[in-house]
Amino acid sequence: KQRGHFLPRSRSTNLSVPLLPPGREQFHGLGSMYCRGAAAIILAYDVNHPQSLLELEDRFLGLTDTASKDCLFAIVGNKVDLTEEGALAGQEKEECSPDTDAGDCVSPRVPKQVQLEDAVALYKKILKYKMLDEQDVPAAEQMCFETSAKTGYNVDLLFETLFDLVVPMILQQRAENPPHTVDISSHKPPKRTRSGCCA
Ligand SMILES: Nc1nc2c(ncn2[C@@H]2O[C@H](COP(=O)(O)OP(=O)(O)OP(=O)(O)O)[C@@H](O)[C@H]2O)c(=O)[nH]1
Repeated sequence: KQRGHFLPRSRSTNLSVPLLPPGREQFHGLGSMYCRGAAAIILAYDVNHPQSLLELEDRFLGLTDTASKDCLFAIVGNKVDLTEEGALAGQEKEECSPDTDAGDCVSPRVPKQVQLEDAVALYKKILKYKMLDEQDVPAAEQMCFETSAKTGYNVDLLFETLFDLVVPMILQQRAENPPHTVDISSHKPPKRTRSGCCA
């Protein structure tokens, strides 16, 4: 199983959004292939594992070199439902107790190990790495999210934010550089001459 998660390439916009997780080493080589020409990349870490944030920088950032030059980056701290802070944000079901149905319980919550400010700091490092000016790109606070894939917390917000930013960019690029295509439906076959050669 390929552990990276990718939105399907949309036929109308030719948009793909690679979601790079702290996945297994064996799939590492595929990353740069999936990032080629990407308009937006989601770098996902686990809010309960600081190492997963560090790995985004150490192992995954280099894979984004093949992305488009004005590619957007979103940094996403997932599994927030497992944290105490997630509970304050109204996340998830009660912890397990002897009276709780097994299917209804979750692991005991723990304090969040990675803070949003750490993700903001990584976002700023990425801008430096890509030699982008902070004023030319969306603010770090807009592009760093905490989500729960399990409960859906902030997942719509993440994708809606990205699409709202990316789709106008793509439309503008198309208007500036219309694709070089040939309309074959209006093509007339060449007349045949007596000798059988084309005129
Ligand atoms: N509680 C919780 N579990 C999650 C969440 N997202 C994924 N998981 C679980 O985490 C495990 C790994 O999920 P994957 O989708 O394989 O993600 P991954 O990035 O490859 O995984 P790891 O790096 O191993 O965490 C699975 O058991 C998922 O069900 C989440 O938001 N909350």
